[in-house]
Amino acid sequence: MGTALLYDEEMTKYKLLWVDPACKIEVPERLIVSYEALVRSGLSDRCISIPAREASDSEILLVHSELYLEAVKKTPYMTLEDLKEFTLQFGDVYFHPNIYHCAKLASGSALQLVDSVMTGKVRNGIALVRPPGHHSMHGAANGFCVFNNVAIAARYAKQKYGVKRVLIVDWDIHHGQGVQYCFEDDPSVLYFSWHRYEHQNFWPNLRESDYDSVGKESGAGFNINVPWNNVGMENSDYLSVFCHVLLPVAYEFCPDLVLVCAGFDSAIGDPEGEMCATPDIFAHLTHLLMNLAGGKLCAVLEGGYNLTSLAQSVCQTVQTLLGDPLPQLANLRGPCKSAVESLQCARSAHRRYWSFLKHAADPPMTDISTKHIKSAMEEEEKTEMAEEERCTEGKVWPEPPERLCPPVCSASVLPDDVACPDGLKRLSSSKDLEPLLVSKLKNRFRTAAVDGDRVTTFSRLYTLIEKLVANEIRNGLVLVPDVAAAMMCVVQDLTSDLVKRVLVVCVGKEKELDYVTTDGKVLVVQISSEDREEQRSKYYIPVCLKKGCSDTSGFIQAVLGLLLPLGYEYNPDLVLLVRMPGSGVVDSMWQQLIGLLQGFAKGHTLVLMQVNEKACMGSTASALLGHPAPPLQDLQTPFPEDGDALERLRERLQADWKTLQTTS
Ligand SMILES: COCC(O)(O)CCCCCNCCCN
Ligand SMILES: [Zn+2]
Repeated sequence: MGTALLYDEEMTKYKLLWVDPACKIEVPERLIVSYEALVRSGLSDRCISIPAREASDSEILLVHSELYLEAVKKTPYMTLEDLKEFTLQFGDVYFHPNIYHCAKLASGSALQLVDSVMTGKVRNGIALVRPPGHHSMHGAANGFCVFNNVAIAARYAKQKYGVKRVLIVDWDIHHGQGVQYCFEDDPSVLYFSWHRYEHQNFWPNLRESDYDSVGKESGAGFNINVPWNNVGMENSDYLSVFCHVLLPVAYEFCPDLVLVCAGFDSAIGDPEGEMCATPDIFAHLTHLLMNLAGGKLCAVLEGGYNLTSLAQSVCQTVQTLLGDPLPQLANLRGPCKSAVESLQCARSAHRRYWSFLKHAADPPMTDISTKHIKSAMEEEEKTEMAEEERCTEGKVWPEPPERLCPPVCSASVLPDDVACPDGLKRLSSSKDLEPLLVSKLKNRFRTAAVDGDRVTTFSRLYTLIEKLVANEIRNGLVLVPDVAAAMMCVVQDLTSDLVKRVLVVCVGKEKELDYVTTDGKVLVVQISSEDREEQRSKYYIPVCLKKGCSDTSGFIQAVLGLLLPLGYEYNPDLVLLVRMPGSGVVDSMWQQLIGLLQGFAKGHTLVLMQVNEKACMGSTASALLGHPAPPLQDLQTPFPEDGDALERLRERLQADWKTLQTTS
């Protein structure tokens, strides 16, 4: 299924008609440059174009009051003076004779997107709209917003499609207080927002934007705020919050639909955000949400004021929605101190509500929420600082790397008598192995003559790896007689001169896996029921699950809170996913793992399975081909000893691996 794109140039036909420094950044060009970038890059042609429509009164009244709607209805007939007068009652927003029309189109576009996804016409999609929505409230416009597009879409999805649980992820750099107010007592809508806060010194300067606003009454636990108390946050900070706060809760919440308040003022160069995360981060943020809700994801544009980073970020988001390979994120260096404080506070505020956060640490000693009483002097100094010093237009960043789709998505190397799963391209050709390599294999297998078909298998395997590295193939599935031996061979012989860093994810207990590396060329993360305390080193990380890999709750917790951060920091060029026989891993969990691992190494994942497990080939192939993994249904509370062990493991490893840091 495809990706929907909603855009209507009518929504560019309103602008600020008077002088207002607070509003001058919200210009029609924001939408124009975003759409034009999609056209120029050829991405718009690959999307399914869905027409915008006006939201009806009853749809708008899902969130807003009649009084407010009736008032806004009058604005098209107002004189300039009346519009100015009308605007004064709201904050940081402006009206225009055509803005009511555009606001209905913006909300209607979000609803069209929900229809397209919920009816299965498309898998996911994005609506490029203005005016944005997440600040507008029941009876008021605010922060450039007139109707709360995403809040209306959430209520609409529940009413029309009986959606039980909606996850709203707000990566805009401002707090969508309008969304928070709408759903704070509603356990069926989980609202997550990070936002520039600076201890309440940044707009909209609300006490309730802090991490301790967790929701009210039955909605307690379903509102997650992560305040950024410093500017300059980078890719590592964003990924840490996703891995250690949002994703564990999102997987436990198990939404039927994901809505994204896709504001790109959280990107580098934006005058509002003043952050340093690069546009390609949105490729990964989107990817990390795409295996939730069976892939049903609707992104709706919110903010974004640097026309260059906005356009690039929109393209990165759309390219991921289309299923293209992800860019490798360069030099991640772990979250900064302030980010760790914020994520620690958010985790501790929510540990009583989410079993996946149960073992989160106490809040940091310096309770950051009381720091907002900053010395007035300090505040004045900052504002006095010359505008150009603070403004981020001077920022430069590299063009996001090209994300080329290999001609072949998924290849397979199988014994001749095993049928190739649909969609996979069987690799049978292979040039003879270099004599050197054959001799390596011989002494590896310590058999006089490495029997014929083993050499054939390994020569095909070697060819497959060469093609992965050459980006001729994205990923591959290999069935071998002995998966442990094959793993050793791949790691020690077949990749040494082809790949710089191999991430080995070993699922299930191993037989003779006594392979520990120290040079960093290989990072082994092993998830099994075996407790290999003694073996642990920086590059060999055994994760022990008391009940083994069949315990999906423990498994996903280890993947989100340990494997993903490690993988991002290690930044491999190849991922080797080894399924040990008898691992007991549940099929949906196996597919989720394959889906999530595609975020690394441009999607170059090599799956090694034992011939006698060929029954799992179908679901493995489906995941390798990029089909969304099935949701992990009714996750139990992870076993306390596992949750505890994971926290201890993270604490022990965080000296070597910064992205594992969850406490300051
Ligand atoms: C949902 O709208 C997108 C948005 O969150 O970006 C709106 C931000 C309003 C920011 C208003 N303060 C401007 C003060 C001057 N620097
Ligand atoms: Zn914003």
